[in-house]
Amino acid sequence: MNMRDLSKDDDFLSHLLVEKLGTGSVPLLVHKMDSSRRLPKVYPHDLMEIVRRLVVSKGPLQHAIRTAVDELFLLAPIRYYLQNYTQKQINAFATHASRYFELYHPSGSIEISHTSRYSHHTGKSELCILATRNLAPGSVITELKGSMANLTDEEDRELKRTDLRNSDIRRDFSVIHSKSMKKNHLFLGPARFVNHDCDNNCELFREGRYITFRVLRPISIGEEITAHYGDGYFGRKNRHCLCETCEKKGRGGYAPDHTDDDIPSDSGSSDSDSDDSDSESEAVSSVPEDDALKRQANLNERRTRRGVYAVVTKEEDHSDESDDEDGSVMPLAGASDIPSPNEMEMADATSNLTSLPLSPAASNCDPAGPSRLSSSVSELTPISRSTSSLSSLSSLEGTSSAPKSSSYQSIISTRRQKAEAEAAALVSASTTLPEDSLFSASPFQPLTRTSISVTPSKGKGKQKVSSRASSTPRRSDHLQAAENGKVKDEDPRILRPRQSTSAVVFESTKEIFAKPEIPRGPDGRALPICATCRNILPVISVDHQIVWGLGLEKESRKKKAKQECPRCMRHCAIYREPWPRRVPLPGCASTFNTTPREETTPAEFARKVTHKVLPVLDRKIAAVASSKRKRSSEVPEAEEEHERPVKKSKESVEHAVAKKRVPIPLPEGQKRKRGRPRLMSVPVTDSVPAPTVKVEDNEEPLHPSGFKAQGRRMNGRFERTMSSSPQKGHDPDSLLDAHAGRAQRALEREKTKQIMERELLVKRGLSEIEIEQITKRGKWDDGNPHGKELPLKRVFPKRSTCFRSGNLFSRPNPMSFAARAWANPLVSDDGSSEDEKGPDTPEDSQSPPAIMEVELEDWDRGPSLIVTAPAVPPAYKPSPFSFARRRWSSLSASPVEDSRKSASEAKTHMDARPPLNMERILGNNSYNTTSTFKDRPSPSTYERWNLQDVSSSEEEVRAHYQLQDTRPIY
Ligand SMILES: C[S@@+](CC[C@H](N)C(=O)[O-])C[C@H]1O[C@@H](n2cnc3c(N)ncnc32)[C@H](O)[C@@H]1O
Repeated sequence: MNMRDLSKDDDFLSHLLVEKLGTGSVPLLVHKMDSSRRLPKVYPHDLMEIVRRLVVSKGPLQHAIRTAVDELFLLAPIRYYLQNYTQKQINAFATHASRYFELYHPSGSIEISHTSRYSHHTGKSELCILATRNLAPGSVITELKGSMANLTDEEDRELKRTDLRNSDIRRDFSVIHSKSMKKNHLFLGPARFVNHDCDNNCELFREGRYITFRVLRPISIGEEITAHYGDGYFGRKNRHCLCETCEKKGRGGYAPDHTDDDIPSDSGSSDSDSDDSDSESEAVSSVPEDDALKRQANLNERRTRRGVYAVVTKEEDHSDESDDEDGSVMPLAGASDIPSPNEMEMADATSNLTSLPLSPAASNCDPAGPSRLSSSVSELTPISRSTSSLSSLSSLEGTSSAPKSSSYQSIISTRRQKAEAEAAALVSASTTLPEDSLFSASPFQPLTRTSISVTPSKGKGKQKVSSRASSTPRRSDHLQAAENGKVKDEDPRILRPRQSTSAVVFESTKEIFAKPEIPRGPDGRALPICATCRNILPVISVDHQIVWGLGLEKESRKKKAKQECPRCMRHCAIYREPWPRRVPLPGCASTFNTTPREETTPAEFARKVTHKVLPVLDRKIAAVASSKRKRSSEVPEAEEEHERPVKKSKESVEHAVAKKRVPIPLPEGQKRKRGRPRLMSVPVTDSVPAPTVKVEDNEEPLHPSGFKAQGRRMNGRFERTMSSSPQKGHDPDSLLDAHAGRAQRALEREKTKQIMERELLVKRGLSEIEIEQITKRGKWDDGNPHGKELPLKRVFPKRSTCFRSGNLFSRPNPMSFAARAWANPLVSDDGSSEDEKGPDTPEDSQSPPAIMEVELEDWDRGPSLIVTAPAVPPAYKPSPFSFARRRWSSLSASPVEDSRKSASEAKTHMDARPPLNMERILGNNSYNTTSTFKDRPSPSTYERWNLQDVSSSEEEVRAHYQLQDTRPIY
């Protein structure tokens, strides 16, 4: 893997996991990538979802990060990107990704944000690292990791060439230079976004396998993490440095006598300039001043040299010999190519740093949540830089206090004016630049906004003082200046104002928030501030194009009051908590609600989403989706059912109970965290709309008094109820209405049966009178005031189930057979209506309709076994033997048994065929004892089908993601 690939990976990841995590169209962090690199498009939403799941995951940090990486690898564009990668390269990519993900974990203490400090030179908003909690000296910012990759000689040369030729390409690299080897190393990972400050608050050091950072002096929330690149990094004596310290002290790029002329063209050769970076003497000797002076820069192209970040001595530098995960990336795993303190102004990495205790300051004072910062103040002693830093800090404090605020004017603006319109009226704007002009004219001018940050007014003691030496101007400066009758001067850069808050000073922060001082521009107009962090809203530009923040002053007051800065927007989108909080306050329920990877049920929110769970989750999602589809397709049917009587099913009962339970209302805008919505049992008021219930509402229950009063027969079936007896004066109409659907169906069935019977009798050659006589017997005309035809009783065979027992084929006693058959009209003791009105028994529901839904055209399929014999008893009473013979002969009218049967009888036999729709379900199996239960899918078969469905959906998911291909190996 070459330098470009490595850098490309890192850029891609920072692009994905830093810039892309924007909100809507707002480019939260604008770090322009090399446009020549074509990278697959990843949807920010997908990334955001992964990060959000990471944020809420309850498991150990490493597990959460691994899950996030796994999920990242499931994204199609990422798979596409990695398609030609070897497993090693994939692993390296995963390692890089994990470093970026780690930043978002609630236990983290930093965030990557944008800075426009250098924008007036570069035309771009660069990135920086900000503290999200107060950091105590000695703390190790464990998540701020970096690694180094070796460069081949050719790559090194190429880097130098591109450094000279193409600033865009060069910009994509951050390198650490080995002084002795005169060789660059690629610096990768989030650590590369640490900017330089001459009074740095952190130092680079090695901890185990990684380069990381240790806090040198107290850092407040929102303050930028800075390191020291070297004394000669930005030219001799860093005279082109644009850090805040230089700004405050009026030196470096802010020196009154500073001219653009002596700005080196961004250190054409990284190493030549970097050679001077260790110590001033070395720097002077290694970088001839003349050389630097000779490099005249186009102002717009001028860049401070990027990336030459540290210099490694020969003794220390074994990086080329060391191995790393992928053979080319060296994550400094025990690497010794970290510069020594004396050469690199870096701490001597000691192994005991890895087991440093938690920073008390960090752990006890941060509203952002639990910290995993390591800290040890005692470990500060060996840090050469720290001593100087701290000493310089105290001197700095003396010089950078309030009265100095007047010297805290941007010299850069003067330089800009010199470069662009020296003679223009804007010259005076170096101190009082009218706001309007700042947002017009040159592409740089709109970047101008007063930079004022908030500092707690009290309660910080020393910390307050020391934090004043941090890299950005603070609001207290502004306030003090205001007290002195001066408003802080305009700074034609977008300085990212910081807010210093902590748990300790949270109250005071609230106080500040309670009575906010509205920062004003030189023209007296209020500058737009972030509704959350109260910092002045930045103006973000990419390639000299303002992409965010313009015209906010002109917004309505209401809108302005709600406007957040991009950083706070992103923070809220990720954590669902106002910046800088990453976890809910103790005692407060989190309003966080992760969005699942796909649509899932609320219950699934409650579960921890791990990479192991994902396939299961997917399967469930698929199952839910398919059942939803099914349900939606069944809607018309359900509506149809409205007309039918519906049994009070368990489900509907549950539904009725659920009706009485309403979700606890949440405050507006809040979302319940996870899991099922909590329900409370409260009486449903009229105002609460009752959930739509299928049919029960206006339907009389089948047995309002329940089944208790209803007797049972020996066989377990229900006795006829009194209420159901029409003889007792009950209006059958009302009964029929009450059970309209069911009774209707029964009537229809019986009617069909009668018609068929009639046809049968006609075909048998009976006269109309005979038929009439026969059918009359079947009529339930006694005591029926409406003369309605009530269902005929099925008499023979009593139930279709008897076929299963084999009784039919065992040829019973003809006498008893005939007696049973004839008994119908005569022995109808229990009233034929009972079956229709009584409760459904399982038997009932299982019984196929006797004679119904027979479609004549279906007859041509040939006869099949009779399921139900004609319910109409014979009009005459033949001898039991002949009757039985006739019956048996008709029953045996299968093609096998009786080929002599007449076609008409065969048609009758077809009556017993299952309805067509049933056939469709069963395939064209006749509904007979042999085929039905052989071919009909058993419940277990259905289960199998379902399982197959599920597994196929899982397969689909697997196929979709090609899971096995690009899994990182940890
Ligand atoms: C290692 S990178 C730091 C991250 C960088 N801001 C980015 O967005 O990639 C070093 C680059 O940051 C900028 N930079 C950092 N500190 C600076 C300083 N004190 N003065 C001028 N430029 C600085 C320069 O452009 C430099 O090349």
